[in-house]
Amino acid sequence: MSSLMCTLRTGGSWWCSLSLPARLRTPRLSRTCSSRASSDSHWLSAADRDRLVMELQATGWMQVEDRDAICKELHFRTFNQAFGFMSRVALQAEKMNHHPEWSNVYNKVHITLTTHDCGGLSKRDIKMAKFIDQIALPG
Ligand SMILES: C[C@H](O)[C@H](O)[C@H]1CNC2=NC(N)=NC(=O)C2=N1
Repeated sequence: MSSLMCTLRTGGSWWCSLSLPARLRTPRLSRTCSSRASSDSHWLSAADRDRLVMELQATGWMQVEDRDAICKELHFRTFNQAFGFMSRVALQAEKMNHHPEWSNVYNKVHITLTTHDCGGLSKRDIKMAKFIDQIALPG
């Protein structure tokens, strides 16, 4: 959410600052991708990003405030089920060379996805989110 803050400075002049959501603050074209693990093929256009994130929001993913990232909390019946899920995601992360930021408390797993080399969401995050939904959602 953007917010405008103004302060009256000595001498009677106003100083205003506008804070924008992270994804608007880093114009896509100005972002640099390190050559290590990200190539242009992983880039998402703004339109594709918004469409794909909206689709993922339907299965419980949320946009992280102040970061170009998505997150989700998953609940399992037992710790063993949660840990087994994490093991499968870990193998997929190694296979994709794309790793989640995550934490586990008993039967709950909180996951955040973003592409560190690009400083924001890429196709890899979408692919990983869909994999996570595929193995975590019932049916
Ligand atoms: C050197 C290694 O290939 C890179 O650091 C990979 C590893 N896993 C990664 N995971 C995520 N989420 N973002 C990255 O940019 C990333 N880069």
